[in-house]
Amino acid sequence: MSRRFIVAAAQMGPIAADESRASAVARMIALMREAHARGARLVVFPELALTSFFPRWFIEDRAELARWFETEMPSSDTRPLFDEAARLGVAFHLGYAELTPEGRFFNTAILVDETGAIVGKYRKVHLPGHPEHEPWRPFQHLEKRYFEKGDLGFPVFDALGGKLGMCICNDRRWPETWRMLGLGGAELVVLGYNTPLHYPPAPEHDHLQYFHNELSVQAGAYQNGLWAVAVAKAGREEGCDLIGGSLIVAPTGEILARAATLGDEVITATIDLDRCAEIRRNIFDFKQHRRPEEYGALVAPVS
Ligand SMILES: C[C@@H](NC(N)=O)C(=O)O
Repeated sequence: MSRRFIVAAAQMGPIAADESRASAVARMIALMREAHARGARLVVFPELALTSFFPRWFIEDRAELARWFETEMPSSDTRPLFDEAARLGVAFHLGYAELTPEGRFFNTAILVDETGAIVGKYRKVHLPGHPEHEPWRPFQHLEKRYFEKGDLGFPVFDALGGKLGMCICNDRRWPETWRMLGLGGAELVVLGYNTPLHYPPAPEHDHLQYFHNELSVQAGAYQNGLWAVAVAKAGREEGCDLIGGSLIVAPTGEILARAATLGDEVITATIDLDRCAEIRRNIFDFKQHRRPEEYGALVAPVS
């Protein structure tokens, strides 16, 4: 199987609080069809792609909170997306809020292969925001309250003739995420994000949101010699502006495609997994040049 193929980032515009899962899935199917028509073998959707970004609201009632979560995947609402992927023969990545049978809440992403089978799962490790209601903020970011830290590590999966890894939104800002995936052999990392343009604790950095997004993804790709596809849920969602700027990045750190709108938009690029070697056999040849014996502080608990 050729390791050269087209990938698509399927950016999504805002999802209203009262928009149904079925409606979001219908939008995703339209994006998937467009990606397929452009030759894509893999379609990457955003973080929490089925609903509005609910951590912006303080929700006290557990039953009310649970409404935002999926208890099964696929469900009757998401089954049409899996069926369409299998019909078209495209793989996809999807982020959603997961409520397990044991009553645990995670911010989760899955990788679904060309037959519609779930072949990989990741649960977000770096949960941003705050655990308590902070009424001074114009909107909340309560991921630390609503989600448990992911318990699956940073797994890498065999898919599309290569090694695929996943992370979710805030994870992309952490070099440790990319290095763990790189050490696991990932050749392509896919991720979704919901990033508010306004960061209430440091508003002086608001104008840097797009820069920090690109900086993080480009650095992660380059420093580990892998491809990256990063996909936004964008636009003004329930009065909160989310950045767009979905992008596809080469192992050299170069941006090959970038979204131009804040709405539903497909961008594509041809990637070749064999190109990871350009970096991995040279400047970032881990075996030859990495010095883990000097990195003890990286895994020491923060004092
Ligand atoms: C603010 C945070 N959002 C997220 N959904 O993890 C980020 O972009 O890092």
